[in-house]
Amino acid sequence: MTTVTTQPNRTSALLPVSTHQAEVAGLMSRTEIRRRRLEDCLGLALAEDLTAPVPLPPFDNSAMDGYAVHAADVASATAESPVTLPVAEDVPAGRGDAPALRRGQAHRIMTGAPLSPGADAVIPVESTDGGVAEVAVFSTTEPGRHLRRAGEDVGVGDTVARAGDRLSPARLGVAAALGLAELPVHRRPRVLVLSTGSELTEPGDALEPGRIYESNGVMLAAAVLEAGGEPTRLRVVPDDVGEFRAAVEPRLGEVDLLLTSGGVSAGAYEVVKDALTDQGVRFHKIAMQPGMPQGAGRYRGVPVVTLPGNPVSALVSFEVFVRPALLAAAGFREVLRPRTSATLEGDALRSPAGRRQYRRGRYHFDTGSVRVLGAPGSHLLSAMAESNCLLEIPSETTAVEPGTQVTVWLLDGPQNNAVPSADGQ
Ligand SMILES: Nc1nc2c(c(=O)[nH]1)N[C@H]1C(S)=C(S)[C@@H](COP(=O)(O)OP(=O)(O)OC[C@H]3O[C@@H](n4cnc5c(N)ncnc54)[C@H](O)[C@@H]3O)O[C@H]1N2
Ligand code: MOO
Repeated sequence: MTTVTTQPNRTSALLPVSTHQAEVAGLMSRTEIRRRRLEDCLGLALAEDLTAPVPLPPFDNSAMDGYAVHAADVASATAESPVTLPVAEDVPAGRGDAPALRRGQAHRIMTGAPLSPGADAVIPVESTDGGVAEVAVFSTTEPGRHLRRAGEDVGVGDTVARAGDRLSPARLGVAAALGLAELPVHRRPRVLVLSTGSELTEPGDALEPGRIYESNGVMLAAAVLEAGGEPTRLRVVPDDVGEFRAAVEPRLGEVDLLLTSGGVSAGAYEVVKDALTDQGVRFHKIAMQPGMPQGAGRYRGVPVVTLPGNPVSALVSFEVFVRPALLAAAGFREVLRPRTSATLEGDALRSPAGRRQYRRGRYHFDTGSVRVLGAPGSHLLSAMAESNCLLEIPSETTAVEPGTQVTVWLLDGPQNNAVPSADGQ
């Protein structure tokens, strides 16, 4: 086993969170732009502003199944004394050659069909006898009623989406409605996700004494995917520098980022630190809890971020350092989680002096309050799994009392608010 042990540096000061954030943010550059078919664009960042080549709707059309009329021709219509008009044309959706509507006539028209020239209103079929040769109209109307005007949704040249917007189902729908088959998007940054630790066993395999199941790999790969990246998970690497290098080096040419977890603190078998120190990666202690030991840099020219192994530390560090950098590299304009101020419920919080603390919690969208879930320990992953937010406690704050305001990062929307709070509400 080739393990080099880095001596702990007892005197090093803790670096501010913002310093490491800037270091990680500066590692990756924006991926290149490609044109991709709409069906392959969901969740990607649009690379250029999208302006409309045509109006939407493209032409005046009917909003209802019924009859196109001149409103003035049915001005006296009532249920008791209907106005009867000859039906001169049938205009289903898709018919583009309907002649002009003459005064005193009606055209039977369907929803979405082009409005016959001259018509100024549509009477819904429910306000008529539904006649085919002639139609009895039971109610009056006014010009413009039940019509959809060309361009009232989008005008030619309007900007319908901006560079850096996430392509949602609705944005893809707009692009398709404008007749676009492809969009310019940024490629997902490719991220190699590697967990280290001789104690780790792949889920599904039998667990031997002293060993635990590997959870960071699948968790971080999922987080990468959610942050616009394309993850590839390597099998766990034991605490052996030779094995680490052998696993990583053949893959470096394929990726935009190497993301490791574990092996970066102060012990005797810190494989990531041992393999990458003096190889372009710098290791620091950050003024943060959890997530104190961190590393970042370039190995053989490839950006590397090394997260601590404790699962909560790994995921919180991902949120604080990696997610914004990855979203920026993937081309997104918005890279930060939504933040808000919430009223702390439950017990007072204690936070270490000189370290920014991130606690896990549940934000209640209806009341604007937040309750902490779980203790600070960075092995307490199930509380994080129940959480929908992080509470950010500034480094100079050592206590937060219930009823006072605290900053929260929203990790999830109210639609996933189904987990009950501690008091059963
Ligand atoms: N003497 C010191 N000890 C520790 C320090 C320190 O400053 N001085 N820092 C502590 C802090 S804070 C953290 S966080 C951890 C980080 O340690 P490493 O990044 O070196 O991670 P490991 O030692 O490899 O693992 C820590 C912990 O997490 C478990 N782990 C690791 N990888 C996974 C995985 N993929 N799936 C599930 N669990 C994993 C591992 O078994 C350990 O229990 O160091 C403290 N120690
Ligand atoms: O910083 Mo460690 O991440 O507290 O557990």
